[in-house]
Order: sequence, then structure tokens, then C-alpha cells
Amino acid sequence: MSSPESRNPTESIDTQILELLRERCRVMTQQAASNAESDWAGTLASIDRLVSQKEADEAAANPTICPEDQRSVLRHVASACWRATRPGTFAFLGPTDSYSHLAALAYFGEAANLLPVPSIGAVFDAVERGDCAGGIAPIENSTDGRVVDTFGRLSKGKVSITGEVQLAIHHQLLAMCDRDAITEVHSKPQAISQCRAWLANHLPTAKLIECSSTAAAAKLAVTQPGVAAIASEAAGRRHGLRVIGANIEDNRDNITRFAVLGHNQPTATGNDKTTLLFQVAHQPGTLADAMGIFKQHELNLTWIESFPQPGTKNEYFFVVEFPGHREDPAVAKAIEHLKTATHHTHVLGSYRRAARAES
Ligand SMILES: O=C(O)C(=O)C[C@]1(C(=O)O)C=C[C@@H](O)C=C1
Repeated sequence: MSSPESRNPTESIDTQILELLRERCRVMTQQAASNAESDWAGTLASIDRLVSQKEADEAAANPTICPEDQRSVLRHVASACWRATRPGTFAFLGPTDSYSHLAALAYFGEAANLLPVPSIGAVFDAVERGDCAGGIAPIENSTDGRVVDTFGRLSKGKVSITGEVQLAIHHQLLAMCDRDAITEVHSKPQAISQCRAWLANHLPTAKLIECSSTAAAAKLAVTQPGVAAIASEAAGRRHGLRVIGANIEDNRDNITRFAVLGHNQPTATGNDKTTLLFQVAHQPGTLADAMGIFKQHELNLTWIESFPQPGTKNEYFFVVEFPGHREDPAVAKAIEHLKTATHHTHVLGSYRRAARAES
């Protein structure tokens, strides 16, 4: 054993850090026991608040740890304490290194218990049944639009949106062989669509084959001669695939937004958005009347989608988003008002707005 004198001087600081980690877990356990539960979104918000204050206060005094590193250390601490004190896993569309996995890591942290499942439907099943405490699913891409599977399940109203992740998506064409030998390109339909122009220019004769996820395609490309995959850099690294084409997305600013799914209702953070789903009668003016309600309550819509209601003719769901939390007076009034003017109004969630993360 090393004598106290021969110890590295940082060891006593590390000992204090470990003691603080234990203390943090003790406090979280007490919180859980007394139901004074703070949600994960609230934890993320408070880390961001702390780091940006520190940024201003300590920029000159402590130039060695950049704010991004401070944030990432605190997030890791928080997710490790969360795992130690809260049972529960979070489902994502797998396998490992799918973009959904990267989004889950960005949101829940590296230490979280994450469960890969084979489809977006399976993510919803796991959360709805309570097998998982939460999950994550792609909702919209800046090139390709909404993700139909996610909307279909959200419209059933069995789980809420409790957070979001905006992930910059950079696709790689990955294979074991040279570009000349590629006969098939496999990926999730959304990823193929985001690279359509690149594929038409560089691999015009290759067959485009859809599969369950980009990471599933990467796994296949390892064993199938002539098969390339469109997937993340992380998936390529894991499987030892060669990058045949780097950053092949047609739109340089390719971003996918992921919805964090769960059953809790996050408290307001002061920087929130609300996602609402509603249906109106199939009559002239009903949609215009509903939209007028947002104008009347001065809610600035940031997103509008309409999609057919399964099993009906000419009946549509409308999904809108706007800044603000369901507990804000103007938002609460607008929701009540909308309920009187629509067949059905359902708050999919009020949650903290996300900053963009890199994949
Ligand atoms: O296949 C994956 O890796 C996913 O996580 C799914 C998904 C999607 O369906 O939008 C997520 C991000 C990218 O836009 C491409 C694919």
C-alpha cells in the first residue's frame, strides 16, 4: 500500500469527489423515498443553468475546463447517480450506434441503462407497457420531414413527449469492399432519402434496399459481399467498416429531432415548448377557427403537421408546436379554448427545448 505521503496530490481531491458522489446518491434516494422526485429534464436544465452561470463567473479564473467539458462531466455524474438510485431502462431503436442510440446517449448520458429494440413500434410498446421508464424515437428530419411510425403511435396518446434531442446527422457510406464492387446499399428509408442525390451521382446502378435501422444495415455490410450501408461513423468504427463516402447527406444542415417518451409531465423550466394534437370536424372553416385560437392567445406556432387518421376518409390529425409550457396561463387558456372548438385535443407534452447536438 502506498503511504499517505507518496500519494498523488490529486488523490485526496478524488476521494472528496467520490464522497460527494455518494452524498449525491444519498440525497437522490431520500428524494425518491419522499416522492419529492425531480425529473431528468429538470436535472438537465439545472446543469445547463449552473454551467452557464459558471461560464460567466469563472471564465477568466478557470480557463482549463471548457464549459462543454463541465457540462459533460456533470451530466455523467447525474446519469451515474440516476442509474445507482433509480431502477429503469430507456428504449431506443437499435442496434448499438444507430442515430437513436446516439440521441439517447446525448440525452440520458453515457451511464444510463439503455435498451436496444428492433423497431420504433417496439420503443412505444416498451414505454406503454411500463417495461421501460422511457424511450426515444425520431420524430422529424430537416430533409425528409416527419417520421410516420412515430406519429402513428404518438396519435394514440398513450405516452407523452417529455423532452427532445436535436441531432446533427452525418451519414457515412460504409462497406468492406471498394466502391466499384458495391451492388447494394442498405439503410433505413429515411437515411436513404437523405442521401438520394449523392447516391444517384456516385452509385447510380446500386440497388437501394430498406431495412429496420442504419445500424442494422452496418451489421449486415460486414458479412455480405458487395453490400454497403448508410450509417453513423460510430457504427462504422464498431464493425471495422471502411468509409467509402464521408458525410454523404444531401443537405449539409441535416438534423433529426427525437422525441423523448415517458409518462411524467416535466415541470416548467422557462425555456419550454408544447406539442399538441387535435382533430376538427370535416367542415369548412373548422381548421381556420382552431388556428385563430393560437393567434388570439398570441402563441407563435413553430411547427404544423397534418396526417391522415387511420381507418377514416378525409379525416386528419393536426400536430402543432409553440414555445411555452402547458402551465403558462396563455397556453393553459388556449388549450381550454381549443378543446371547445375541436373534436379532440390532446397535449402530447410540454418539455424543455433542446439545443443542437453533434452525432
Ligand atoms: O436508423 C437509425 O439509425 C435511426 O435512429 C432512425 C433514423 C430515422 O428514422 O430518422 C434516425 C435518424 C436519421 O434521420 C436516420 C434514421
